Amino acid sequence: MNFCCFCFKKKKETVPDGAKEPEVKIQQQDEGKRPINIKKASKPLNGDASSSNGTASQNYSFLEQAKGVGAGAAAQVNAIGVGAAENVKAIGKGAFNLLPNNIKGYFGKKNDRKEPRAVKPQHWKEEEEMRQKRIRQEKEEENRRQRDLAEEKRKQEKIRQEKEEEERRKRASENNSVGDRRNLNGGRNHRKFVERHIHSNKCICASTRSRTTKYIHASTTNRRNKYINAYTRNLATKYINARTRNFATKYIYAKPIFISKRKHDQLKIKGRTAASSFMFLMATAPLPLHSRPPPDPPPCKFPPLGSFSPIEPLEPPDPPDAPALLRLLINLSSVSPRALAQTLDLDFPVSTSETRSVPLHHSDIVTCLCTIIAKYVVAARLPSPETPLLAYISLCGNFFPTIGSFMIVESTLYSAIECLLPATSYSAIECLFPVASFYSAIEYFQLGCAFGLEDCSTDDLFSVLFKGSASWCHIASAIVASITIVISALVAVPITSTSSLIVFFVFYGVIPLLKPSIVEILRPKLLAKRIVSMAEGANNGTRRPRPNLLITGTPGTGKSTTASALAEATNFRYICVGDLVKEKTLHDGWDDQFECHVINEDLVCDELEDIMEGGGVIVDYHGCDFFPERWFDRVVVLQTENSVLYDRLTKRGYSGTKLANNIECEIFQVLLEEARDSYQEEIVIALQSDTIEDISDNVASEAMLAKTFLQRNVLVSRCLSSVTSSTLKVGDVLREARVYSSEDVKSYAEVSHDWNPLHFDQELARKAGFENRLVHGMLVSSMFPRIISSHFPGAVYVSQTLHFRSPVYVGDEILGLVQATALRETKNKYIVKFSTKCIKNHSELVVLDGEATAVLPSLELLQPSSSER
Ligand SMILES: Nc1ncnc2c1ncn2[C@@H]1O[C@H](COP(=O)(O)OP(=O)(O)O)[C@@H](O)[C@H]1O
Repeated sequence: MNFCCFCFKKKKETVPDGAKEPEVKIQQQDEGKRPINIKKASKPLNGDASSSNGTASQNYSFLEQAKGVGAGAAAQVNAIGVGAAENVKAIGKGAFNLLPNNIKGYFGKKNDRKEPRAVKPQHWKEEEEMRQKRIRQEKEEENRRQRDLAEEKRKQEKIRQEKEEEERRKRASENNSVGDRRNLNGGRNHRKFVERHIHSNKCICASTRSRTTKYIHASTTNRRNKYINAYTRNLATKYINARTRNFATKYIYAKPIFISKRKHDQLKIKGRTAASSFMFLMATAPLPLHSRPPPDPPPCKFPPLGSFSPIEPLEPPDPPDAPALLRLLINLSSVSPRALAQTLDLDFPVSTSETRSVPLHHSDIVTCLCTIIAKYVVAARLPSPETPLLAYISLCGNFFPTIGSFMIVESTLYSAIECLLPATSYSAIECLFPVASFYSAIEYFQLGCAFGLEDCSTDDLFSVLFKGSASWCHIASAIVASITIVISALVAVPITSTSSLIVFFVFYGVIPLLKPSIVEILRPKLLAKRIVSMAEGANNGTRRPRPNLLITGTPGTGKSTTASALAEATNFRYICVGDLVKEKTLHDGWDDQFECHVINEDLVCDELEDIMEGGGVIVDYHGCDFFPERWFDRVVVLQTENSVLYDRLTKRGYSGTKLANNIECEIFQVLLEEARDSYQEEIVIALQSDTIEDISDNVASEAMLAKTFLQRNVLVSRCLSSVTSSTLKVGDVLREARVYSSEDVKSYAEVSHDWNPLHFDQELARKAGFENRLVHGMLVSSMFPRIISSHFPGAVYVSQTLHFRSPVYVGDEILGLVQATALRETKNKYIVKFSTKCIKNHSELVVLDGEATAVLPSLELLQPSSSER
């Protein structure tokens, strides 16, 4: 409307005086919408003009005055005489368009096109500009509308897709057959693989709340990424893997958040880096980001006691910020004086709920904590997982504060936790420490059982208490562990025997140091067994008469073929986990996408536990990270050249993603890396399996089995010397080393009359394909009866089988190993079977092996002198 008014104003100024009549008409028309008015007005005028030409002269008299005429004016003119038209000097384009065709023709010829523009009245120009502007605006408006529409469509499409995805996930979890499997083919399972790169933030963040996510994998090679942050609050997550090869990465956080102790132990957390500038690795259980106190926890250079940190401390740890910790504890202790009131029998001033605001005296706590922290610092300097238990205890054990002060400190911590619980409303934590039982002095020791054996770990509690600060959590858990250990050592359990040691370890706080597997937590007897073997100085699994082997590798590398052949050659038991899963239904259904069963790892472990204990088992599976580490003495990773593997898998009917995943898995050596991550590197070996010869080489030489067995034997034999027990048991290893000289060879030849030139003529030996003169094989094998008889004088050698696997040259040092594999008592005598082996020059090369049987008059070991060993 404003626009029309503006036009009207301009017209009034420019139309000549004599044109009063049309001016009025224009005014009337402009009051309405202009185009409609024009049409309405033109109809009757048309009629008038066509009915009478006589009006032309009147129009002429008007027009001859006009030098220029606007469109409005022209619109009124329907007929005009030629004479009249001649007098019109110029006509605007708008007016021209409105003229009848015959008149238009005239103007077209007569008028120079440029001329009318030059004389176009000002308001026409402006009107034209306005019109153009309006058109432009309309166009822009239209474009904007289109854009908005498209944007809206996109948004709706996205929402729809998200909804679909959500529904699909829901369906999947309901089905229970999807989204609940581990990475069967070794490649990445993308549904459970949550990865988000935020390059601009120099950070990788991978997190999930989805119940179907089992793996979080956050890795980088990008130099810009300085932080890796991988966390979960999902009980279904079994694996967090945060790693980098990037030298710029300084922080890795890999953590479960508020996960119960049980789940916590099941969860595999790895944070690895190749960065030399690496400063901070946290793989533990702190709070989510939003609950963290500012500032972030300070970089922590040392792995805490019982931590999940896979790295060894590079340098001795810095002392923790003891004064700050003390301040915090003191503040917290005043929150819940009730707990301290329960310790009234101790010589310690406390406030009650009535005198809550009265400050407490904390000098005892301070003294006590300072000492404990000092002990903790010393203990933390020891390599983390291998911290000798007894050494740790003795470190704390020479600390003699009053028991009362210990209890006060512990009460302080727990009461602080208890007071904070309602605010946190985490049900898993809330149910752990019933307040009533907490205050009872008798229950106090039951509370001790909570260390590691309840469903929620103290780490979780400390996470709440210290708001996710890793450093504080570690310090606090170390303090509580120290307190518990020392209290127990002083008052609770006198350690007089192995069994009381077990009770002590299991129930009083050393659990975090043992890092028990979930199976061990659920079955404390297993843990107890392990503790016994540790206490006796033996290594895990060394009590097994025969080794267990794991054959792993990408599908198609020849695991089944190799493992079954090896089992045949060694008389070991062959277990194909894939078949076992199907046979015993140890799975959670079928995964359509990956066309395989969703393996239930817990069920598989339970099924195998007892079998593995006996030893002599070869397990075949295309994964290795969920088996307990102690099960295996040897882990063989088979590898195959990519093109060969491609052919084998295509023959097997693999295609598309499945094929690509497996090939990729082989290219990136995923299984080898997984094996190295999960087991001691010394027991992991990669073997090529491209050809039939490779298989027979691997099997025939029994390299895998022999090497492992011997390595273990050496270990055990070392342990043996440190054991005070002098009775032979199955699994014990006796050994002897000897260098065979030319004199030895000559002496043997003289006695045996075996003068084969291969033992004396170097040239001939070389021509026959040997490196040097050979030592008689039977001379080497005589080590076995010697070892046995030197430990058991009067032993009767009953049988001996021998396999000469590799030549022994003059000058070689040979280590003979004899391990008891079976033991039977008859008529006050003992029939003992031994596994016998010789290895060469401190390598793992087996030169000779076999089995021996001897009848021993007694099992009492005569310890040979050190020179004999
Ligand atoms: N070293 C090898 N040389 C030639 N063929 C092999 C070799 N290893 C395995 N194969 C063949 O490849 C196929 C897959 O072997 P298999 O033992 O079933 O692998 P996996 O158990 O690792 O899936 C079989 O047909 C087997 O005969």
